[in-house]
Order: sequence, then structure tokens, then C-alpha cells
Amino acid sequence: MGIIERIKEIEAEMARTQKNKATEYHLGQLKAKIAKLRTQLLEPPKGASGGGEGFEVTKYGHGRVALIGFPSVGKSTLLTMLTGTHSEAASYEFTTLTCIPGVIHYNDTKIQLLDLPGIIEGASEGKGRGRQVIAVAKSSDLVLMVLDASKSEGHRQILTKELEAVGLRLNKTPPQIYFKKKKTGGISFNTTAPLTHIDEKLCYQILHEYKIHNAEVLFRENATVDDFIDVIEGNRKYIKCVYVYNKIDVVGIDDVDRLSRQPNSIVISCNLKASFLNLDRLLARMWDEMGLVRVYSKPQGQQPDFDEPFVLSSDRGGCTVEDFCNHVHRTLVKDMKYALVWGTSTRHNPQNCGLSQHLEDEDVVQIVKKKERDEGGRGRFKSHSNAPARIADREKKAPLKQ
Ligand SMILES: Nc1nc2c(ncn2[C@@H]2O[C@H](COP(=O)(O)OP(=O)(O)OP(=O)(O)O)[C@@H](O)[C@H]2O)c(=O)[nH]1
Ligand SMILES: [K+]
Ligand SMILES: [Mg+2]
Repeated sequence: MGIIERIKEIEAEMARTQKNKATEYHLGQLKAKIAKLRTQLLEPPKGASGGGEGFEVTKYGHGRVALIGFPSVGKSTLLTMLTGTHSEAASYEFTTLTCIPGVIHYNDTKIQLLDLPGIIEGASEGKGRGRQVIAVAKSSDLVLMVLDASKSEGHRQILTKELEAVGLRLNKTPPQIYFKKKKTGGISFNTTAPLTHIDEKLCYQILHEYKIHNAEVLFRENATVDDFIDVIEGNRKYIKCVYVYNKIDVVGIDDVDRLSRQPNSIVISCNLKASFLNLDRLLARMWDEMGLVRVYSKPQGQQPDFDEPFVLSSDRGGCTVEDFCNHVHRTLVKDMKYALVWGTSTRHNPQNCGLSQHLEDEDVVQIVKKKERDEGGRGRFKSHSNAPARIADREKKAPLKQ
């Protein structure tokens, strides 16, 4: 029997089993069995040489966003509108057969947007190009799940399930469970929060299923069986997702209203003839979700270049003064005496900061090197870019001197 058939069989058994205190342990064990099989499914087949048939698209820019959705929901139309890169759009399904990259220029940053073939139910098990598409989603910083506002609302759940089946976790944070395998000593189980979904015995059973007999387990929150399995598997990818309901030009106002109230959702229309709506709001939302931090470098005695931010991200490398230094030059950390920081991350401006200072979007940083004196009070920044205008509000509250 193949892996997929075995998963199906266990899923059927779970569906047949009534949920109650008596079956809880058995159900937990079945969940672990499925998780193990799904992981097996992700492993390349024995003897295969490095896959080769995935979409090879080089990462570019400060972040990567993937367009995931059923066929013909308007992914390619959206890519063309947001990036100017043409991606064939048509009224028939599976128009797009490969991964088409485009670039969004927003807030002086570059964001790679990827158009992808449509996926369908069963994608995680290899239907269509599902596995390749999902692999691209996993490599992204943000997923835009594009949905057709005029189609079944169940599509959202179906796609979410497909992505979850391969270890993606949308809009979730990693469970607060400490887990470490040991060589000896048995299982030490501790908890700092009351547990209502799982108990020690169930944990042991799940670990037993994984043939783990020595480990340290500490629950720091009221986690579920699924959370615990995620931590044991260890290969989960936590990604933000915005649900984008497209084609709102063809549905009634009540539907638009209802869809826009769904969690993590935005409603848009890409229809040039009817109207295109909310694309600016979509971009703003995308930008917020990516959590990019623009930092302007102020060389000593000079104005910062407000057109050329250094772009940091807590997901990619971090946002501290140290991370900033490493972006500028690899020897800078070693040469730094302290940093002068202006912006929302400081209590007063400028503030003398060390390497561990967390920077926020649009902070200005001057690195004062050892054997160098900072220049003392100077006028405000002069620049022709609009970045100073963006921080003008802040200046009103805390003057940006030096
Ligand atoms: N009414 C309306 N039609 C739209 C909208 N956006 C896209 N379309 C149409 O929907 C059809 C499918 O658009 P595509 O961009 O090819 O969709 P896709 O998701 O890339 O499709 P596949 O590549 O086949 O998966 C085309 O006929 C588009 O013109 C919209 O906002 N409103
Ligand atoms: K299409
Ligand atoms: Mg397409």
C-alpha cells in the first residue's frame, strides 16, 4: 500500500472514531502516524537525484511573496498589475504552467512577487503541479492566497488544509514547547501552564510512536496534540498569509462586506473594464505584514541618503544595530564605539546605543567608530526624497538634530 493510501486509511479511521476521553489517546497516536507519513511523503523518492523539476527562481529583493490559489482566480492578472511584468491571463484554467517572477517597488524597497500555476484539492499529494507550487510557498516570506469572491467559501479551507498537510503553518507562531532529544535518562515531562488538551500519558504515547524514549519536554503554554507533533517533527514553516478575495466587481455588496470581515482578509478587483479596487490597500497590507525595517545610514558630517535604505527584517537576519552594521560592512561591528540613533526605537533623539539596540522602520543611524568623535549638533536633514517628510511627524515630537 502506498503512503497516500495509508494516510487516507488512517484519516477514515479517525473520522469513524468518536471523540471522547476514552479515545483521546488512540486519536493522538493516529495523528502522529499521519504526521510521520506526511513527512515521508515530502522526502525525495529513493534514488532520485536532487529533484530537478522544481521551479528554479532565484531570490531577489528584500522579500518574497507567493501568489497561491485555485486556477483562474486572477493570480496572473494581479502579478501583471502590481509588477508590470506580463504574465499570461485567460479565462481557461491552468493558463500559467510555471513560476513567473515580478518585482514590486514599494517604499524604496524591492519585493519579489511570484505568480504560480493554480493548485487544486490534493495538491499536497502531488496532484497537478501542487508539490512544486507548495515548495515555492515554503520559500516565501508571505503568502497571498488569492480567492475568487464569487466562488465557494470552502476554497479557503481546502487550500489551507493542503498547505498545512505539507508542514506550512499560516498566521501561527511556533508552539511554546521546549523539546530536546536525549541519549539516556528517560523522558522528563514538565509544564509551566495548565494543560487541557494533552496530558503526560498522551505525550508519552506520541513520543513512543516516534520511538523516542529519552527526551526533555517542557510545555510553556496550553498546547494541543497537533502543536506537540509539530514540535517533534521540527520541520514546520511558520508563514504569514493574507487572504485576497479577488473579482469583487462580480458579487453583491453584502458579499463584499462579509468577505472583508474574514480574518486576515482583503477584498480587491483586478478588472480593468469594470474597476480595479483596493490594490493600493493590498500593497500597504503586504508591506505591513512583511515587517521590513528601513534604516537610513548617516555618515559622519553628511546627510543620510533617504533614497537608499538598508532593509532589515526580523525574519531574515534581524533588526538590531549589529545587524545593520553587518549590512553596511563586515568590519563595522568591530570598529564601532557606539551608534547614534534617531527614530521611533529611541526614547530621545539622538540616543547613544549599543549593538543590541532594536531598530524600527525609518530609523536613522550614525555609527561612531573608535578613535572618532561624533560631530555634535548640526541642522536638520536636507534631502529631496520624501523620506524626511515621512519622518517629519516624528521630528515634531522629537527633533532630529545633529
Ligand atoms: N471580473 C473579473 N475578472 C477578473 C478579475 N481578475 C481577473 N479576472 C479574469 O479572470 C480570468 C482568469 O485570470 P488569470 O489571471 O488568468 O487567473 P490565474 O489565477 O492566473 O489562472 P491560472 O493561471 O489558470 O491558474 C481572466 O479572464 C481574467 O481577465 C477581476 O477582478 N474581476
Ligand atoms: K486562467
Ligand atoms: Mg495564471
